[in-house]
Amino acid sequence: MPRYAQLVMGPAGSGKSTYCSTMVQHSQAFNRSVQVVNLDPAAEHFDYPVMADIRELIQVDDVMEDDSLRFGPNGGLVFCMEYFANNFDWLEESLGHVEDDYILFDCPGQIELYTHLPVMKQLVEQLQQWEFRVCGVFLVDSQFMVESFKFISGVMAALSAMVSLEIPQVNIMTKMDLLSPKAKKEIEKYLDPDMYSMMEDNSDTIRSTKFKKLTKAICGLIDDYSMVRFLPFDRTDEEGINIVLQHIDFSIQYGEDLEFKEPKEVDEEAANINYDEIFEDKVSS
Ligand SMILES: Nc1nc2c(ncn2[C@@H]2O[C@H](COP(=O)(O)OP(=O)(O)OP(=O)(O)O)[C@@H](O)[C@H]2O)c(=O)[nH]1
Ligand SMILES: [Mg+2]
Repeated sequence: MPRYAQLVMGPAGSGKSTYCSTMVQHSQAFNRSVQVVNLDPAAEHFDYPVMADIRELIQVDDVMEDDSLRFGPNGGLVFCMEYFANNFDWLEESLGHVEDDYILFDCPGQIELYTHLPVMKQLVEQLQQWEFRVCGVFLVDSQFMVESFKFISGVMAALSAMVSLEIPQVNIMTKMDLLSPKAKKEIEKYLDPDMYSMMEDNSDTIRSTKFKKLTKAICGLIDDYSMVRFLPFDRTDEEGINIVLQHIDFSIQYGEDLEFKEPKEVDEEAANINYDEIFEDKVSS
């Protein structure tokens, strides 16, 4: 039986940890078990229960305080992730082996992890060996995407993760609830990949016509090959969260091999007594 995983990636502050806790709450409401592993060795705040925490293995602060290493925060994080890649047995032990389990991996926000460092690819290969079907979930903050040249940089980041990891990937624009109605309307065109080549940048910030041409050419290329598409994510919109989850589940075929579970047996006698009491109350009042 396969196991299922989402690798939750994206730039710093894009909403990865919030996405994980939103998904846990959403799944609980549907009686579905989703667990989270924190893979950020510098994490300080997250409000979901963790099944495993990389900080038990290694912490950025310890690496930075080490006199022989002398790393800053970014180098320290890369060191921690390489140490993690050399110690996957820690993860194996922490995950155990439960069939059908569904795990979200809350990754760190250093973009170089998804563009050229090998750690995430090694993690994916390891998870696949443990029979996980893995979907990459790449988050980008919608507030940084309202202008076309910023959008292109988000597209490129998502694309490089997609190309380097070679797994199905769902790209998400987070924090949609923070957008003004005008910005929301503006961003709608970025949610439809067929529209990329039609994009015109009206902002005054770009004066260079060459730059505008380049932006348009890249948009056209992405459009022609339908390579990158974004789904909106508003943590307050249950319907929208469900759509995102359906896309991810579909990409890893979650549910296809699930065994039918008998519904919980109802204690009929207890249920009848309750109905009788309610009925009597209604009649006497
Ligand atoms: N309004 C709103 N705020 C959000 C949303 N998602 C995240 N935030 C806020 O954005 C900030 C960063 O969110 P995190 O979930 O910590 O982002 P992250 O990607 O895990 O950050 P790093 O782990 O530091 O890379 C927090 O203050 C969140 O409350 C959202 O959908 N809506
Ligand atoms: Mg985080």
